[in-house]
Amino acid sequence: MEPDDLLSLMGARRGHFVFESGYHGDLWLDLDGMFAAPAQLASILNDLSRQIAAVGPDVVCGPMTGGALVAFAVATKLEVGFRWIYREQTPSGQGLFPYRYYLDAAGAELANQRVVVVDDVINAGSATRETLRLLREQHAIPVAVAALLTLGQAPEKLARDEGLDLVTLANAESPLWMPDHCPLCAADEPVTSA
Ligand SMILES: O=P(O)(O)OC[C@H]1O[C@H](OP(=O)(O)OP(=O)(O)O)[C@H](O)[C@@H]1O
Repeated sequence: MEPDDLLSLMGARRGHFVFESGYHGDLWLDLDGMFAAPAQLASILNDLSRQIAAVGPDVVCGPMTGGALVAFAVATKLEVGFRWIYREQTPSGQGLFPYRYYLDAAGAELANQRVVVVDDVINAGSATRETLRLLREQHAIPVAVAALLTLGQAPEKLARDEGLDLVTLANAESPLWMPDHCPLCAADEPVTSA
């Protein structure tokens, strides 16, 4: 699939954005809008499921919200187990990575199970990295990370560093800047409302 087709499905907009992670960037995706019209996702969910099937997972696990929705669809298609993770804001609620992640209380067995981490989009990789950490705590065997779309080079690096396969339908450029190094701030570009 062409990245532009996927970006269009995801309601992509360019501007000057401040993400919840604290990073700045120039690409905004309306992922909630994408999930509002599930029928248009059938074909890409089938494509992703087919590629994930090749890795042979026992369980797929995704971070709430969007990642878990895609993971659930894939698990349904492949008839494998499903887990999800959720996050809570840490007390400061500011700066980079102000979230703590938790595994759901119940679900498919994880110990010694081959698990694919599934997300809708992987950007900086924070949600994926934390999902992998929680899975390993439960003695799961992560075998791949997967997403409908990956942004920039960070997802590939994360998969390589973790020794995992990366399964994705498309990759698009989306720079992430620390606030102090944001060229759009330097150019006095006002922040675009999300
Ligand atoms: O690779 P990362 O930098 O972690 O970014 C990717 C994550 O961001 C999005 O979730 P979001 O934080 O928007 O939460 P939501 O799905 O609840 O909207 C997306 O669904 C991924 O889970």
